Amino acid sequence: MNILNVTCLTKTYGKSENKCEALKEVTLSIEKGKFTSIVGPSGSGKSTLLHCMAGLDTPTSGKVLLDGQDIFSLSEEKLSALRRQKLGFIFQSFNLIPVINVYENIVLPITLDNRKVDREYIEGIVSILGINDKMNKFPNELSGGQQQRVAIARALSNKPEIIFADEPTGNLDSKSTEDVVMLLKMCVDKFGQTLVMITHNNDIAKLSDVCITIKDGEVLKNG
Ligand SMILES: Nc1ncnc2c1ncn2[C@@H]1O[C@H](COP(=O)(O)OP(=O)(O)OP(=O)(O)O)[C@@H](O)[C@H]1O
Repeated sequence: MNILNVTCLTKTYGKSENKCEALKEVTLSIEKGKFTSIVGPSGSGKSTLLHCMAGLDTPTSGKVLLDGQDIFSLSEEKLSALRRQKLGFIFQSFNLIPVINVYENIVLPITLDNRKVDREYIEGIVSILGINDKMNKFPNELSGGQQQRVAIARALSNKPEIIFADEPTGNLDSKSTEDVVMLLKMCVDKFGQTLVMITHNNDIAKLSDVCITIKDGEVLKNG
């Protein structure tokens, strides 16, 4: 079953001689409960695609249907609520908030939405991620690998249907990379979540259920 359907997605940056067609009529689907990797050369449009699929960026034309709902037909307010409630994001730079502690960072997507924190669920995630003793620390007191685990916990805290990850292990050493990828894969297998991850790492791409290759803004291979 598809959770996300992308149709004829085009994204053009700039005008006339500065014009850059980052995405050219991309059509693809993301299967629910699967790990999809997105690979391709630098500048091929991977991040642009991910950002448009996640409603973080608006395409020039085309549609993104999440659970059958056209996300760009929503008001900005409804779209941000949908992002907070249904989607989780993990970036290469961890984007943690430095002035609040680890626990507050993790539950931020929930508290921003004025929802009640499911403490038992959060405790489960942080213990699987091995950061349960770091809850009162501040992000800058942690290593890169630990900060990325916090970012993963934050992405999972609102029980998202889809986790979008843009090169999440780009700043990590090989051991932390392996740990983080195995943890994300486990979320797919154990919690039935859908994971869409951009990676330059072929070993990671091999672990995915579906691998989409992007080149010059077009889908080269989907399978
Ligand atoms: N905000 C922007 N303004 C203008 N051009 C942009 C902008 N963002 C991206 N581009 C261009 O769009 C194209 C696709 O960029 P994108 O970041 O999606 O590629 P990518 O495959 O994710 O690259 P990388 O692997 O290096 O991160 C590139 O040619 C890039 O220069």
